Amino acid sequence: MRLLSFAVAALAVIALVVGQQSGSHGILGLGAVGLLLAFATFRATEISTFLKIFSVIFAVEYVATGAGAVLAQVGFWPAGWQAIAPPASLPTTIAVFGILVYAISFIPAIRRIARLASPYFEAPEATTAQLWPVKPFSIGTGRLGIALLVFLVVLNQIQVGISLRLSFFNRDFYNAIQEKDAATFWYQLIYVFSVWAAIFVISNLIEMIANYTLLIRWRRWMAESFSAAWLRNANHYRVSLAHTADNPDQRIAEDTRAFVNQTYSFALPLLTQVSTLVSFSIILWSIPVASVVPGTEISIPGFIFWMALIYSVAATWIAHLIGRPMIGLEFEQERREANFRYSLARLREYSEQIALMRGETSEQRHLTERFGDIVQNFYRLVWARVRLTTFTLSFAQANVVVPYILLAPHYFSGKITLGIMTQVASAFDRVQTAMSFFIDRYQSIASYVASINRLTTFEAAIAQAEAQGAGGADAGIDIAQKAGTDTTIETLSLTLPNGQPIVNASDLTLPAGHSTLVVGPSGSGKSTLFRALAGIWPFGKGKVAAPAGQTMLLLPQRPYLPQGSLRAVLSYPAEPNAFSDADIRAAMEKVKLGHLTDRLDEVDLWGQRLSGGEQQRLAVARALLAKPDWLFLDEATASLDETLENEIYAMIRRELPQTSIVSIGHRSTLRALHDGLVAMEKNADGTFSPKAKAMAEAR
Ligand SMILES: Nc1ncnc2c1ncn2[C@@H]1O[C@H](COP(=O)(O)OP(=O)(O)OP(=O)(O)O)[C@@H](O)[C@H]1O
Repeated sequence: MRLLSFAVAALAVIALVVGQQSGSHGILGLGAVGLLLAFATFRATEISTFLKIFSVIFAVEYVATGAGAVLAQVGFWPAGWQAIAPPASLPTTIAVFGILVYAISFIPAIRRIARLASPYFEAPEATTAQLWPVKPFSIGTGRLGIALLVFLVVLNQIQVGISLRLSFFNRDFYNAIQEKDAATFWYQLIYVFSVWAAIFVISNLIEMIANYTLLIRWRRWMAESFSAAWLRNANHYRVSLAHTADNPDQRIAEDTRAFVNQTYSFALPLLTQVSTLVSFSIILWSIPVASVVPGTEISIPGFIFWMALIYSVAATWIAHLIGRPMIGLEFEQERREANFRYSLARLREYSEQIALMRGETSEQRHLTERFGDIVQNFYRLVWARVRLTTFTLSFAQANVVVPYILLAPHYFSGKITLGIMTQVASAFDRVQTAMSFFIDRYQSIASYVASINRLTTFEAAIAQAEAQGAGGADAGIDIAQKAGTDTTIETLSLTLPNGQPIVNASDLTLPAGHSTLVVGPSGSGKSTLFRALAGIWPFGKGKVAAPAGQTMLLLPQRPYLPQGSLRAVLSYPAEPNAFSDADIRAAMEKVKLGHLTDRLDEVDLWGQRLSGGEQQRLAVARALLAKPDWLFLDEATASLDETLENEIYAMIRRELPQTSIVSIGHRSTLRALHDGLVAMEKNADGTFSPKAKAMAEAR
């Protein structure tokens, strides 16, 4: 980057010297803007990777086209290539882009976009790329992303060049018609138009493939990195506890897609539009229609250009005023749509409970209300869209005739040809289309802003959850891995998410190799204590000494049964093939699920097929397979009858003799199945404290 900035500076200085000696204002301007670009490129080392890519592209293009322009000026440009000698305006324009990239890197909204976009282009991990006819090869993920982006930016600029070339075809073609010059007419059609049109079509197809490849790769990387961060270290649980980011599913699935697509469809077309604006403005500027200020002799250079500019700026401004309310309305629409989807998803999840309670009428009412919210905002949005469309459509119609109205006097007085008139009309149209880029995009700007907000808040929520997790910077509860085998709570005070204290514990040891039963009133914080020991509860402070290098498994009252085969459900969280068939079948027999051993490879919604008791026994089978050092059972057998519960407990002790067991349970029969007892005792301040009790005392 630094080297590149020196190259830019060197060329700028040469251009200044050449411009000075030859008296060319164009080359002088090229040098002056080049010095600014050299500074921007030098400083661009500090900007985010995403913007840096554009910075480098423009700096390289400036050096290449600028060198060409200087060579052409001093007469070193090959005589045969005069037709394609770059005019000084080209590198000057490119330099302006380069400076603009650096300048916009200070705008907070752009910073947020670039910060979200950059990590993909920095990703070091290897990926396989396929580029026909080359064999698949391995390349860094970020490098491939950069290569695709650079390719697309350059291709887009080439396409602007092609349409510029076609506009000259337009001029010559219509002139040939006007002059009834059949030879030129056919020559233009066959040798100019068809060649360039074919190149245009092919380049668009190549662009399409490269574009889709970049977008899907970028989105996959983003969705994977968001879900990895969300899942890491039980962050997803703390995010949901803290209510800092609603609908994470929408953020990972929808918002990453919207962000990637929109970032691309803003950055590249914006670049194309600006290039179009500049290149076609040059055509407008050079139109030989002198216009004088009425009543004076003063002629206005580039009259048509100024008219197009004033006309477009005014139209953009009016459209902005009319369209502005749409941003807020689009944002609101997205939120209401997400709420409706969420209600439907919950209905599906709790289908059985709702059916049993005959809750359908209430659900229907709720859904109608949610959809009513969507409709209500939708009408507002429709009116806003109608207002904006009234303006944009009328504006588009006016554009067809406005340039002709401006040029008609010059054409009829014979100052310009028909070819020039049509070329100017199309250039005028291009310039105003480029100018109204933002007018046409109000709707997408709104949803883009919404996605950026959702992704940034999601990122912040994950970072907060990560910091609060075990071992994190803001973790109040220190779970230190110590030598020894017992788990000791030195001090521990747990609170609810709103800060209300619920549990205070100190000097409590859960001895290794024993089975301990935790009892206490409903709501006294037993499950919360377990969550804290598992390192997922973030609210509170204290110190726990846990035996180093030991495994732990916690079975909740309602086990989680993932989608998939019964084998996968039993092996969870290990891989489906982690255990042998014999081991799985034996574990199933031990928990009295022998009747299911033939259905191991059957894929079903097991969470809805199996009874509550069967699901709990299945979870116990998982423990038998995983053989953890510590097994926490949070009312994990509460759905079984007492006899079966006794049998299952006896079996766990027999099968996992090395495992230390800590259970929560309400049934008095459980006491006989454990060696130790901890009771939750109520304190004067309303909190509960777990206290070790002698078993005899409790019985
Ligand atoms: N995420 C949460 N947000 C707010 N309050 C919570 C949350 N989780 C638990 N609580 C509250 O904390 C208290 C303790 O809950 P916990 O589930 O730990 O009790 P418990 O002793 O296991 O109860 P039970 O025996 O009924 O299962 C309850 O009053 C509960 O409402």
